Amino acid sequence: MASKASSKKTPPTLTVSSPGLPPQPQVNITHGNSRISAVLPTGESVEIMLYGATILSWKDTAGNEKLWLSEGAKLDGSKAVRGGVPLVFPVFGTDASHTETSKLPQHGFARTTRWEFLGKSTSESSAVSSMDGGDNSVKLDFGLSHSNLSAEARAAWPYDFGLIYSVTLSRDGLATSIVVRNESEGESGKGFEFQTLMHTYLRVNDIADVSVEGLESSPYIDKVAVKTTTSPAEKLSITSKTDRVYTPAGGPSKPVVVSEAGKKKFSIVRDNLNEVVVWNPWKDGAEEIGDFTPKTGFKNMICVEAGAVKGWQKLEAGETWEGGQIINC
Ligand SMILES: O=P(O)(O)OC[C@H]1O[C@H](O)[C@H](O)[C@@H](O)[C@@H]1O
Repeated sequence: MASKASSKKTPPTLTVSSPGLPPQPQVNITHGNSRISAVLPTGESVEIMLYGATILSWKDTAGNEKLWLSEGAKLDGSKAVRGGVPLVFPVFGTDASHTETSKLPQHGFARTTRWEFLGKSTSESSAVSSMDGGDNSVKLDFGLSHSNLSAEARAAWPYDFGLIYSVTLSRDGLATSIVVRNESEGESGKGFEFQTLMHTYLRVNDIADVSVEGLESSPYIDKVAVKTTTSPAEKLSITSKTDRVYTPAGGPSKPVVVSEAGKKKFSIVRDNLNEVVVWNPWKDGAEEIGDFTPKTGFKNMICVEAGAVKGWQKLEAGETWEGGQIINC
């Protein structure tokens, strides 16, 4: 607002130096066009590698890292990234009995293919957001289609598909969503089946102090004990190698909350992703994974992975499916 002109001898006071624009999120393309980073005016940041559209880092306003990334993770596009948020598509694990995906590597090709950066969009700047630091969210879109795949992956999964993966950084959280489209058309169009999952490695200080709420009294597949069972009514603590596929009884909109020493650290709400995989390789598992370093790193991570991985999502020619998660701190 402009200051009212003063009369007589009172010296003028400058109340507005320049109208200016409210601060905007900064988006940069770095590492020889292979990574995208975004920083909000308030300091929160995210970094994504085009290889796999893998989120490598997510930091809060104070610069605290929220994701666990192995020190031994390969970041040169030679291997799926060990840590951050790799994206699983079109198969979770491997499934020899599912003919369509049986030739694909573990967790499919999305995490090992270079995606295209489609661009950014920022939230509308309101009077309130400009007062407290400008636009308060930025959305980064990434695309992958049949034509981006290696000849090998194309041969192993010969379907005409399009994926749009969106990563939205806001002041209080990180949202990821995926749109899957069957791009084939008409009578010659082929339907396909897929699974997908956001393989989120959350960073914790000490797994011994971690509890997970929201998975109580829910059916799950225990991949360690190799059995299907139902969880107890209590919160989950991790005390040994854990690899479970839960279908939370409360449904996707009931938050899965990761707490440390009794304090809420992450809250995950899902949309159209009915399963939650909880994974920690523990000491022996970490020893067996070459790019998992330091080997004591299992104490500092827990994977809580939102996905659609039980059964298959089927898309006929021209059809679209969408799912996503929002992680709040
Ligand atoms: O080693 P990766 O292929 O990245 O898989 C890492 C882990 O992913 C998921 O959490 C699966 O449930 C685990 O069985 C698997 O070990």
